[in-house]
Amino acid sequence: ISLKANIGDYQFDNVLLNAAGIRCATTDELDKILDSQAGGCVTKSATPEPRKGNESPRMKATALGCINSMGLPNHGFDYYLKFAEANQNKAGKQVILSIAGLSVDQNLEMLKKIQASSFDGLTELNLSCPNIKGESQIAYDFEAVREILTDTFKFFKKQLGIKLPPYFDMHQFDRIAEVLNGFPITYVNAINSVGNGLIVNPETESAVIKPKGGFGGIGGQYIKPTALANVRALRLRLRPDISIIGTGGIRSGQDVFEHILCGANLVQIGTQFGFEGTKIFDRISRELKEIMDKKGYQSVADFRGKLKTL
Ligand SMILES: C=Cc1c(C(=O)O)[nH]c(=O)[nH]c1=O
Repeated sequence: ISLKANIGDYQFDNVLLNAAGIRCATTDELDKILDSQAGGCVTKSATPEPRKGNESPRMKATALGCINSMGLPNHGFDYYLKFAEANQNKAGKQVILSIAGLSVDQNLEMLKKIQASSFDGLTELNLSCPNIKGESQIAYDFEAVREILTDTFKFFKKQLGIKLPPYFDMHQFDRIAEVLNGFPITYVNAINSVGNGLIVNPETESAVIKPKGGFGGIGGQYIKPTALANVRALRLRLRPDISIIGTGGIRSGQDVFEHILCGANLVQIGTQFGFEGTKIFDRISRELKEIMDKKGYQSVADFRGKLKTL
């Protein structure tokens, strides 16, 4: 039974990856992921300069997942580009370089540096960070997405993925797919955390994180139905050559199976990876293989996108 998959010309020995932002901000953390059963690693989304991020407490775990308003703490773009250049072309293990500029110019500046660099792997353009004070998630402004991709593909010739926020309306699925189908993107990653949720502690009668009055991105079990719907809706609308990474609510082999059934080529694990560390990749690989064995599937291609309807 094989858990191998590919995105464009990039081979992954395993469909499982970490999600950007979780235990992936330092080279030590990234090396640990590459040394695990994961099919590769994604770097913490980078800004041009290092950032401290929002004030703590800025992340809180709950029984069903987590809330975060990290505020893009990271070591700066050059740190992650250096790591990506040094760790690319490991057979079957891909480094995905994630960027999240605070403005169009910052994104274009980083993409220009990637284009000029020796990094020839996948870049993930994060248009969905919900936690920058005063900023909204770019990908909720469809014309802004069209503009940034028009500017990008005037010079960017390498392979680009787009990290999307969750959408909640059929016309939004239609609109974002119509925009993305106009560009030579390699994949979309659906979804980022569900933005601006609020977790309350009834004992202390207080929010549980400090930034933005307690509003933050929600991850974990709370968001799997929304993640699956976004993977499915985009699969049904995007050009067949655009791959999909499914992210959101993955805790088990069954959750991975569901994401792939909805159309995911690869999956990323955030919240639960944060709780369990890299041993999660062994556990979930085992669970997924058990499910595939029981159902008589040899490879993930046997059931990818084959969700039935009633
Ligand atoms: C890139 C910033 C993000 C952050 C963050 O650094 O606050 N949290 C998320 O849940 N998603 C993001 O995309």
